[in-house]
Amino acid sequence: MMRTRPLKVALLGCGVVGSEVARIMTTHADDLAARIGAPVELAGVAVRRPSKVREGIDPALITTDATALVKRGDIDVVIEVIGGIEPARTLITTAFEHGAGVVSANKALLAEDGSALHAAAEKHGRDLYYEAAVAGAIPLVRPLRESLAGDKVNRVLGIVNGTTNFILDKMDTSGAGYSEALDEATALGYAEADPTADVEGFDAAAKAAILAGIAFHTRVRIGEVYREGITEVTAADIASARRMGCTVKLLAICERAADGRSVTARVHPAMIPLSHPLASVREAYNAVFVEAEAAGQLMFYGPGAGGSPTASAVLGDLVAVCRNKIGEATGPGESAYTRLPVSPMGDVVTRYHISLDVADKPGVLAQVATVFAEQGVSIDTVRQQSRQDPDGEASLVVVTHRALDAALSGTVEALRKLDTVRGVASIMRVEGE
Ligand SMILES: NC(=O)C1=CN([C@@H]2O[C@H](COP(=O)(O)OP(=O)(O)OC[C@H]3O[C@@H](n4cnc5c(N)ncnc54)[C@H](OP(=O)(O)O)[C@@H]3O)[C@@H](O)[C@H]2O)C=CC1
Ligand SMILES: N[C@@H](CC=O)C(=O)O
Repeated sequence: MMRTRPLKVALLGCGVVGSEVARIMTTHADDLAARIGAPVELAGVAVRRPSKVREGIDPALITTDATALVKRGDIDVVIEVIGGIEPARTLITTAFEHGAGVVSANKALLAEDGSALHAAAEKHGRDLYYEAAVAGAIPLVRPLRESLAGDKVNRVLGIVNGTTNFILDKMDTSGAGYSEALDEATALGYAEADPTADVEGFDAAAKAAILAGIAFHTRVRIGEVYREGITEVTAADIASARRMGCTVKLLAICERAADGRSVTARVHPAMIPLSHPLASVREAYNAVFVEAEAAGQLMFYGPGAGGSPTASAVLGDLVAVCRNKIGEATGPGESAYTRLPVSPMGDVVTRYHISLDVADKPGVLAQVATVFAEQGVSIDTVRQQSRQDPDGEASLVVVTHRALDAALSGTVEALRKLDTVRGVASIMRVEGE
C-alpha cells in the first residue's frame, strides 16, 4: 500500500550529476513512488552559486547553506554529489546524526575515509550507499557486496575511468591530440572538477581502493594503490602497441595473493591484445572483470561517466535507502573484514614493453641483453629499428616474459647507466594475455 507522507530528499550539489538526479526525480516521480511505496519530494538543493539558472528546479529550494539543510531534522535521505573531501565528509556525518540515510557518488572521499563513514552510519543506524562511486551506471558495488558475498573473489581487473578511456580511444582511433580529447571529455561532463584526478590516475585509484576493499573483505586506502596516469602515454606508445597487435588502456588491477594473506592494487596504462574484450571498450565506457572461485569470470560493462548514467546509479540507491526507511531497516552496511596488508608494486609480476634509444653500433644488443639477464628478467622479443639519423641512434623495443616489477625497475636503472643507452623512451606493462 502506498504511504502518503512523502520521503524528503536533500540534494547536495547540482552539477553534472546532481542536475540529472533532480531531473529524473521530477520526470519519473510516479515510477519512483510506485517502486518505493511512497512519494519522494525534493526538499532542498545545496549549491555554491545560487544565482546560476537551474532548469526544472524550483528556485525556492536552492540554498548555499548545505549544513542547515542536512540539520533540518525532517530529511529522510541526503544525496551527496558535491565531490571532494570537505565539506562532503562533514555533511555526510551530520546527515547521519540528524536521521538521514546517505547516497553518495564521491569515490575520492570513500577511498580516503570509507571506514570512518561506515562506522558513523552504523553508529547512528543509517544507510550509506555509493553505487555511483565506481564505474558510473554499471551495477558493480552491490553485486560485489551482496551477490558475491558467498564466493571468494581473487581478482578484479578493468577500465574504471571514462575520461582517460575516452582520451586513449580518441588518440588511438582518430589520431586526436591529448589536449583536444581531454577538452571534449570535459565538455561531455565525464571529467572530474579537476581533470588532473582523471589523467593522473587518482580517480581510478580511488575506485580500485573501493573495489579491492569490497571484493576482498579488507580495507584499502587510496594512498596504498600504486598509481600512474596517462599523461606520459605518447602517440609513439600507441603506434608501438598497434605493431604488437595491442592497444593502450588505463587499467585498475586488484589481486589477492595466492596464499590469501595480502593483496595488491594498482592503476597504470597497459598494453592489452586487440583480441581481449577490454580492447573494444570505447569512449567513456567502463568494463570490469571479476574472477571468483565458484562463479568463474564475470564481466560488467556499461557507461562509466556522465550525468545521466551516473544519476541512474544514484537513483537506484535512493530507491533502496527509501525502502529501508519505510521498512525501518538498514541495508547490508559494511561487512566484517580482515585487514590484509597491501603489497608493494615491486612484488607484482607481469610483462613489460620497454622502448630504448640506443647507439646504433655492434655489440649494443648483447650489452642490453646482458643487463636483462643479470636482473633475472627474461626477454620474449626484441625489435631494432635503425633510424639512420646523424646521431647514429636506433630504437630498440624489448618485450619481456613475466617478471617481478622490482626486477624490471633494477633492469631499467642498470640500462640507464650504459653509455650505449641514450634514453629510456617508455616503459609499459603488458596485461591481459
Ligand atoms: N561527472 C561524472 O561523470 C561522475 C561524477 N561522479 C562523482 O559525483 C560527484 C559530483 O560530480 P559532478 O556532478 O561531475 O561535479 P560538478 O562539479 O559538476 O558539480 C558539483 C556540484 O556541487 C556544488 N558544490 C560545490 N561545492 C559546494 C559546497 N561547498 N556547498 C554546496 N554545493 C557545492 C556545485 O555548485 P555550483 O553548481 O553552484 O557550482 C555543483 O552543483 C563527484 O564526487 C564525482 O566524483 C561519479 C561518477 C561519475
Ligand atoms: N571522472 C570520472 C567520472 C566517473 O566516475 C570518469 O571519467 O570516469
